[in-house]
Amino acid sequence: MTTPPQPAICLQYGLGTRAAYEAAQKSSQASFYAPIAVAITGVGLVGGELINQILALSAPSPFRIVSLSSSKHTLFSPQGLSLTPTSWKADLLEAEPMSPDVLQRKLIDLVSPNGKVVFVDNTSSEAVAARYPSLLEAGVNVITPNKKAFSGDAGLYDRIVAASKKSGAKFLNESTVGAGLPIISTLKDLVATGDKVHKIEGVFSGTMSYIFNNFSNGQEGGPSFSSVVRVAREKGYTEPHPADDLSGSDVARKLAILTRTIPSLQSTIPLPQGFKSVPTTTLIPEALSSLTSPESADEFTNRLVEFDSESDKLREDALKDGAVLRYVGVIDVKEGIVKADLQRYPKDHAFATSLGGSDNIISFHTERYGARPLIVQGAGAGAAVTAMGVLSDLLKLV
Ligand SMILES: NC(=O)C1=CN([C@@H]2O[C@H](COP(=O)(O)OP(=O)(O)OC[C@H]3O[C@@H](n4cnc5c(N)ncnc54)[C@H](OP(=O)(O)O)[C@@H]3O)[C@@H](O)[C@H]2O)C=CC1
Ligand SMILES: N[C@@H](CC=O)C(=O)O
Ligand code: NA
Repeated sequence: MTTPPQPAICLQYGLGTRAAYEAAQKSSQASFYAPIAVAITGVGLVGGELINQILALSAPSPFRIVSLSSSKHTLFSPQGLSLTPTSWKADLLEAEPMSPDVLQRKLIDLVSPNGKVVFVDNTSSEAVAARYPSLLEAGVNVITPNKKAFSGDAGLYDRIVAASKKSGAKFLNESTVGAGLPIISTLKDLVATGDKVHKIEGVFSGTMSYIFNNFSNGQEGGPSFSSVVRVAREKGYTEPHPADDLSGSDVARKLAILTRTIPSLQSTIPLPQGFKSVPTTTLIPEALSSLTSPESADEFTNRLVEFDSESDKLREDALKDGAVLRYVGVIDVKEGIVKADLQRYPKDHAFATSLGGSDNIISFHTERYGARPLIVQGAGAGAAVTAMGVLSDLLKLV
């Protein structure tokens, strides 16, 4: 019996993981490398873009897409679906429903010593997130931009970590913070190499960044708050319900995720209830605070116009002090503080001058990056960059 190639055999090519995979595919041992089975749940903005990015990878693809699921339909084929960028939507619409339990069992059946399986969750659903521990425990890797599982109660998060440790299946969530920007991987690398994090701070929301870069740009007047929220939503920056952005919850979730990514940070700043433990400033007018159901997203967005005069006053007051408004997040490890807040910055501050579009900017102040922080900046929302972060996580499994 021939022994399947071990990772060291790939390394001897002196190539990156994808190149090593391709080399092994071409070698006589290719049969041991079944393309990774990818199950995609959630085919909205990010999910749809991810499918197209996977289909655009050059051959031989390290992946075969075995399932596509919306909330109503599922396509499944253990050998890999035959998909094209122009036809998959119609194919999915014609597919029969499949219960998530049945899909989960089918995916678990595909796990084998030479066959990796990965569940990609592109929804913002808590119910889908609640499946991660059982998937991981059965050896199915989980990759997701969905923040729910990592930023809620400690219980689910602890079960995810325990299940992953037990089976060795990985969970990767780069796109949950800063979309495709290397934020989680940077933090992990800093800590894994022995650096000590003192403070992480910055603009963590693409939506809030877009809103305030345009609404509060240091000039007199400007567009109304409600109009810039509407455009942010049209551009695909907001959560499915924009209230999740304007409440500050999305930023609080990202702060919880970063804090939990590093066990030593968790011990300094415990967040037992996840993002709900993070002191957070909401921008939602009291009168709209009940419009939180998925069906009320349009009404919520439409009614923001009723409160534009209050936002105008905030902008004017800041401008009188020579300042702009920016929504920021801070994890101050030394002080034991974590918070999400709307703050004023002088018009010549980097947050006022260097941000555009949906840019995130995140500074890591560490022992090694002491005098000058390590800064990551770039688009922090939008389908293309978010799907890219998910795909880069997928490539880490190859
Ligand atoms: N957009 C962005 O810039 C970023 C998004 N993210 C995260 O990515 C995720 C997706 O965001 P986005 O694509 O913008 O949102 P969308 O609303 O466009 O897509 C979400 C999709 O999930 C589907 N869905 C919901 N529940 C289920 C379910 N139980 N099973 C299968 N499908 C389901 C919905 O479709 P239907 O109900 O019709 O089936 C919908 O199409 C979210 O978690 C978001 O926080 C992260 C970083 C950036
Ligand atoms: N709504 C979020 C999307 C990415 O996480 C944001 O605006 O940052
Ligand atoms: Na990221």
